[in-house]
Amino acid sequence: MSVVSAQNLGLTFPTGDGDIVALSDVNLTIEKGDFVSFIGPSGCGKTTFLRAIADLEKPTSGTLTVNGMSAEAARKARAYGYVFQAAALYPWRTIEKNVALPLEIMGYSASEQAERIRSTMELVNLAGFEKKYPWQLSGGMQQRASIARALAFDADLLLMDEPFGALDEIVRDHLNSELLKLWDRTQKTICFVTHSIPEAVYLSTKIVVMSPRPGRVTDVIESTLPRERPLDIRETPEFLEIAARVRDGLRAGHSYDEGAV
Ligand SMILES: Nc1ncnc2c1ncn2[C@@H]1O[C@H](COP(=O)(O)OP(=O)(O)OP(=O)(O)O)[C@@H](O)[C@H]1O
Repeated sequence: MSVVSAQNLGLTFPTGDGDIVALSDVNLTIEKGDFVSFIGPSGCGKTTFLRAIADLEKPTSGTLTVNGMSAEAARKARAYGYVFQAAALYPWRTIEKNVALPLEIMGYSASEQAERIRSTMELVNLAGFEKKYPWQLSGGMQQRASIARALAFDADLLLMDEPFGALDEIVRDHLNSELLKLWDRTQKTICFVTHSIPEAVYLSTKIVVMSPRPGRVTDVIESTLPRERPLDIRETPEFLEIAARVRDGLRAGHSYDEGAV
């Protein structure tokens, strides 16, 4: 059973200035354990697709299933954890209280909460920072805390919307390799939005290249890189070849706009 299956998926936003077609005829299958990156220029519908999986937006045409059920049923079954662009931690809660929030909402007992906080904080290498407040942590650590919060209730699917976009390159490199290790250890399925070609190629088993107006999938690249990926894999011919194919896909999407004012 696929984790995500989209067939002829379309999503249109009605606005005062007319309809905005955010997604058009999207066909995509995501299997268990895949690490899928979505890459494409601003406005091509990456976030909208993630939000549709999360049942935060309703598709206007086609079909979408998550874990074999409707996105709504999957949301109610707590199928996914969601990591936003900004860490979105509550400043008045300590890190452990932020991580505990979904567990509180779901009614976990105090002892279960404590155990899950301990294991997820360890998973994202934040053990020892439980009692700190978000403002006492660096941007990279805050983003790790928001990943811990998304992992706390152990959903099999992790939706990540450009989680490292605001971080400098060194921190981002570090978090990228940590995320790969976490993915390997937990066997989760990850959907990851990014603007960065190297990030997409480094992380993914599958790269979905999208283009705007309307948001379409222009290429789906199955990575040939091994699961184990040291950072210097980015210098290898195989890596550069995949990156070139992503770039070609992005260029092809852009030429679609040529002539448009
Ligand atoms: N709630 C909304 N109402 C109207 N239009 C919307 C809404 N949400 C998104 N859009 C439009 O839908 C299109 C796709 O937006 P989306 O945020 O999915 O793009 P994106 O690829 O994630 O962009 P970015 O890389 O800038 O985050 C854009 O044209 C956007 O303006």
